[in-house]
Amino acid sequence: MAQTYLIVGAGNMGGALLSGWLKSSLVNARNLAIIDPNPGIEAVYAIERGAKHLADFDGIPRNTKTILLAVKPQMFPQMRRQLAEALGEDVLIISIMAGISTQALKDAFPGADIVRAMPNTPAAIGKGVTAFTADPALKSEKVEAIKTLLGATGKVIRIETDEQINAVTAVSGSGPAYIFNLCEALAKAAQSIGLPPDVAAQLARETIIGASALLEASDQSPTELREAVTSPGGTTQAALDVLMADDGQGQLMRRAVVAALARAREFSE
Ligand SMILES: NC(=O)C1=CN([C@@H]2O[C@H](COP(=O)(O)OP(=O)(O)OC[C@H]3O[C@@H](n4cnc5c(N)ncnc54)[C@H](O)[C@@H]3O)[C@@H](O)[C@H]2O)C=CC1
Ligand SMILES: O=C(O)[C@@H]1CCC=N1
Repeated sequence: MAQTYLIVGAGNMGGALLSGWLKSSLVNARNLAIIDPNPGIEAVYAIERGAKHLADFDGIPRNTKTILLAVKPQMFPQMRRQLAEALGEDVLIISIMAGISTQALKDAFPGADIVRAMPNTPAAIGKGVTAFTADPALKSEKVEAIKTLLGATGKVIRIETDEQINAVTAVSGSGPAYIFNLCEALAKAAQSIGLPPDVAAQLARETIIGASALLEASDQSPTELREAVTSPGGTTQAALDVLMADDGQGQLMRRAVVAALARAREFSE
């Protein structure tokens, strides 16, 4: 009998992962169970196609072997005991909750294989990047199965330490928001120098889309691509003198990721 995959919390990220699993046929909707009082659109789609929508942990099928934890980290303390009691043996827990450490997961689910992973929202269109950490002693077949599951939504990178997952969270987990904010800032700046709001928004958006697509398609590094835009003594150089100054974007980005890292660590406490 095929195993059941359980998703606890099927909102933005849980939904993106479950959608990737279904689209890549790694999981059949009939082998999926979802616990979420207010499931997102992807989960509703899966439920319409046969996934079980469970009201509580008591209904978890006995053959549940893989559990994706995708609720907000603040929810975890109040559900961990009940969930652990409802699970059988030999289960794999994949947690994408920001800041909840591998040790906290091990304490909650003794005996389970624990994977702590950090995806990002481009996962929703198969363009995510997910870093994960797992017990170094985990058998290679299990690691490959985990990579396949996480790889259904984009690229996968295995990293060594639990603490590095907090750093990943600050960089690629939260990172899409930094880029969307850059888009907002560019549009606002465009308006401030006289462009109509709709034109400003369109130019900012298409610039980010175009630059990202070029970065993906090109063999050149971001530095080389930047240099290709920058004529010596030209307009780009004038802007980069501001952005690359000591108190410019580099410094601002460092402060941003340090703040995100600190927040992730607070969740671990
Ligand atoms: N949104 C993002 O960019 C990323 C989020 N994460 C992590 O993913 C997790 C989920 O985040 P999002 O998907 O953004 O949040 P979300 O709010 O979209 O999804 C959370 C889901 O949990 C459900 N939920 C609430 N109480 C529940 C309960 N008692 N039992 C089961 N489900 C319950 C909600 O109805 C909701 O659908 C968080 O731990 C976050 O740290 C990780 C990487 C990126
Ligand atoms: O903002 C958050 O806490 C989550 C983790 C990474 C992206 N969103």
